[in-house]
Amino acid sequence: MTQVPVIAVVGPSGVGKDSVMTALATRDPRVHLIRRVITRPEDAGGEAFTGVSRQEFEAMRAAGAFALSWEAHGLCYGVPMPSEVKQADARALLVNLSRGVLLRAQEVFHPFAVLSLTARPEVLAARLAARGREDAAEQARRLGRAGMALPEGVRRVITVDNSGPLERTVDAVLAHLQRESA
Ligand SMILES: Nc1ncnc2c1ncn2[C@@H]1O[C@H](COP(=O)(O)OP(=O)(O)O)[C@@H](O)[C@H]1O
Ligand SMILES: O=P(O)(O)OC[C@H]1O[C@H](OP(=O)(O)OP(=O)(O)O)[C@H](O)[C@@H]1O
Repeated sequence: MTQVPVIAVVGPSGVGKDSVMTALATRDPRVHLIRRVITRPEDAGGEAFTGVSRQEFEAMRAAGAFALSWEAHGLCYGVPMPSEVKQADARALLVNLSRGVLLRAQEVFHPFAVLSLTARPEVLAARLAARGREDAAEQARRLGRAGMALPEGVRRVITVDNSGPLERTVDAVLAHLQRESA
């Protein structure tokens, strides 16, 4: 059970989930990021995450370390239940989730909302190329998932287009958060 709202940030690869989350936490220190456990080398860049081997991941999952876990892009992802410490003085906890686990997430986290980021297809392609974290084949594969819709039944969704400047997106998200908490 969480007391601070958990906001899942979702959207296609390259849409700007990690960038928007980092920018939000920079703009508002009371917006905290939930650190994920991923079977990806920690020097891969991007978000601050805990990199583990598949064996370590399975042991953590079996030991009940994750409030939520899933597989995607050939990787395993785990999200711990935010600690009381993590929630202290926070106004929101952001976590990068797969669109495929949102129905489970809204049963695990309360309160819970979804920030669904969008961007034009050509923008996604350009950003994945510029990021350069995956090779061209993997970028193409990820672009193939871009149109995946959110599952039916997700209750609170805020949709923001991140095709434009990052700071404008951050302004729009914070305006939504203000309205939600008013
Ligand atoms: N609004 C934006 N304007 C310009 N570049 C952006 C914007 N948002 C993200 N980027 C860039 O696009 C790439 C993908 O962003 P990232 O946050 O890694 O996306 P995701 O986590 O959704 O895959 C990164 O190189 C990032 O710097
Ligand atoms: O099922 P989907 O909604 O398509 O999401 C697939 C995966 O992509 C994201 O991870 P990550 O941020 O590691 O990948 P990305 O940077 O390419 O989005 C997200 O957290 C999922 O783990």
